[in-house]
Amino acid sequence: MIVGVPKEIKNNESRVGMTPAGVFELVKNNHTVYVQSGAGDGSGFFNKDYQQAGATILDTIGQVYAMSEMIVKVKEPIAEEYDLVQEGQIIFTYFHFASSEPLTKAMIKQKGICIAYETVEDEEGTLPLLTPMSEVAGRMAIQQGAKYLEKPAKGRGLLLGGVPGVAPGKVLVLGAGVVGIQAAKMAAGLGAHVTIMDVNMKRLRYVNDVMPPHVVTDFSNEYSIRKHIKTHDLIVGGVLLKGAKAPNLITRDMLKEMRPGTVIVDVAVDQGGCVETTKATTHEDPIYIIDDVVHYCVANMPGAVPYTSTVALTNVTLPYVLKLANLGWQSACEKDKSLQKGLNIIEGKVVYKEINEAFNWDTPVLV
Ligand SMILES: NC(=O)C1=CN([C@@H]2O[C@H](COP(=O)(O)OP(=O)(O)OC[C@H]3O[C@@H](n4cnc5c(N)ncnc54)[C@H](O)[C@@H]3O)[C@@H](O)[C@H]2O)C=CC1
Ligand SMILES: CC(=O)C(=O)O
Ligand SMILES: [Mg+2]
Repeated sequence: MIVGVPKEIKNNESRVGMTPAGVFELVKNNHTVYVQSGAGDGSGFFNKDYQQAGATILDTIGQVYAMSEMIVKVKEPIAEEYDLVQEGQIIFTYFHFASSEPLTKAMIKQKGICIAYETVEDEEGTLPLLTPMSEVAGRMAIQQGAKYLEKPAKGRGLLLGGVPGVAPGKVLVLGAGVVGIQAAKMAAGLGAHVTIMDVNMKRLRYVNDVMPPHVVTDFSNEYSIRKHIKTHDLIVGGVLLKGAKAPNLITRDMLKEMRPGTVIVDVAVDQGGCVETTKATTHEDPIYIIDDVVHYCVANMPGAVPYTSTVALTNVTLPYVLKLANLGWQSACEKDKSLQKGLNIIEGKVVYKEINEAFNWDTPVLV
């Protein structure tokens, strides 16, 4: 198969969909790999590294899309890329369709085979291609939250860990999944008091078992969320309903209940966010303020630490890339039920029901 690796063009996105190690494996399996010039620069992988591994470097993104049967990338195509997608071409990347009707309609129109990293799901129900980026984003949520709690950054002016004689800050984590647990761990490490909420008792039991005593669990419901937001300094949104629009656990009216300078880091922004006032931001302009509450809603948080993120991501995507290249998408998805769950749109047809539900499309949409 001919596999193409374009350069990411989303704001401040320096990850790349394949490392030279991935190129080496594909070439060893008799595949051809085209890499756009400079695609890996931001992650520390240069043209010569890809060439030594057996790739051919192409100058433009247009050439990579036009010459490849499968595109392997990181983020969803942005508007400038929509028309580059070819009929029948496999696009293997994060899509987060439920949060973007324009992207969904564009991919329906282009008739590609859209396989979404974030819905590849193993037998235990975990998401192997989302997990490493959730680990990165969960940890980053506390770094970013701590920074925006500083006064010059518009926060409450509070040091999360406190100092002797001054109590530490309080962190509320919504969702005890991968993002939530990593965030809780980092916050606890700084000495903050942490409350972590979920609707899944198994997750809460696990957290209760493994975390230190200053991390407490609470069952997630509106009543308890309304109570906690009044006293917590940093709120991390880490809920997920697989492939679906995230539920709005914090509604607009609740912002008035928070203290001025409270910071919300809504990591779930890529699935639409779990805060009603969430709208996606970029690393260039990461925050905005509503009712004195700082909102940090960067949809590609791991893009800011590309050295860590590219390697963590490609470690888990490469086995699937190899399967797709060796077998073709139909046979690969028939043989591997985890990969089959990644199929979101096939040649103009949405095949993941949560996407239709997100847009109230009762019947297949015609574009
Ligand atoms: N902004 C960014 O750069 C990034 C965003 N993400 C996003 O972060 C989100 C979370 O991802 P993961 O932690 O991997 O998911 P996960 O599936 O491991 O955890 C989600 C948790 O949310 C819980 N949940 C569902 N409904 C809830 C409710 N009403 N109240 C409280 N908890 C509830 C689930 O029970 C589950 O434990 C996803 O939307 C993911 O795409 C992940 C990586 C990077
Ligand atoms: C998961 C995701 O959206 C990201 O890594 O950017
Ligand atoms: Mg207020």
